[in-house]
Amino acid sequence: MTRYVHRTGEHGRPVVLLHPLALSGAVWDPVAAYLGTRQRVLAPDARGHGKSGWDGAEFTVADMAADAAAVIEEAGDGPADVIGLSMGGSTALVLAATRPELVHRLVLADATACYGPNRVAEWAERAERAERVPRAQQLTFQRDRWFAEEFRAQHPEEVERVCDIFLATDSAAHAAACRALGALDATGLVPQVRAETLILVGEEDYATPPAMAEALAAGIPGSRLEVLARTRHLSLLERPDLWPAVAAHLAG
Ligand SMILES: O=C(O)CC1=CCC(=O)O1
Repeated sequence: MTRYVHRTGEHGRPVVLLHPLALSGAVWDPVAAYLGTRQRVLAPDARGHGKSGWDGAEFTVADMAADAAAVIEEAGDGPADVIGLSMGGSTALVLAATRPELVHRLVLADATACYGPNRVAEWAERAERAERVPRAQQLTFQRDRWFAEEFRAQHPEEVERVCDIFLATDSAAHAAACRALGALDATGLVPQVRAETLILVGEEDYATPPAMAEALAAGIPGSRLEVLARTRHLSLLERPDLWPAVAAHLAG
């Protein structure tokens, strides 16, 4: 299977950026442009997403974590910093817990170890809709989950950029990723994370609400949690003012 990695920057410790459901590594472009002045940024497309290949077989979050581990190993520079947003955050969590030697500093944004007791049925329904409903008709649902109302009004060009990535995503891969999230229960892995971890969550995030971030913070030794006012689900895109603090966490 081919793996596509968006690359920015040439110097410094690698930082791997793991993207949310039904998007691609391209969603990180503004963040990569910022971090790329300091570090070598690697933003892989998950299986079947963006320009990465996929054999059509079911996959798990652990498989995506193994793919991210391969990106770090191929970079050949020792442990990398890892930033995961939403699905990418769940993937980063599993990676950090199971391959601690590969992860230097960790940022988990709008992420969870487990989507709760009804997760299998809920995500099976999301998977079914991902494949059945034309992508353009899924946009309002996704856009409102991703971005706070104020951000949507003030930054329509950024909202459109992310929506375009969603529209281009393969529906079968989107559905398979939904089932992977439904199957995820990494609760038992949380205390195994050893990397210094910054946890971010939007106060208005109803896809992975603050209680999920609080559970991560309670379980990851020494982690730091920030709950972000007037922010919804794609916090690291909604809040460029956070990027210096993220860079400082990675540099610390
Ligand atoms: O529910 C959504 O669409 C938001 C989301 C959940 C996992 C992810 O990556 O995005």
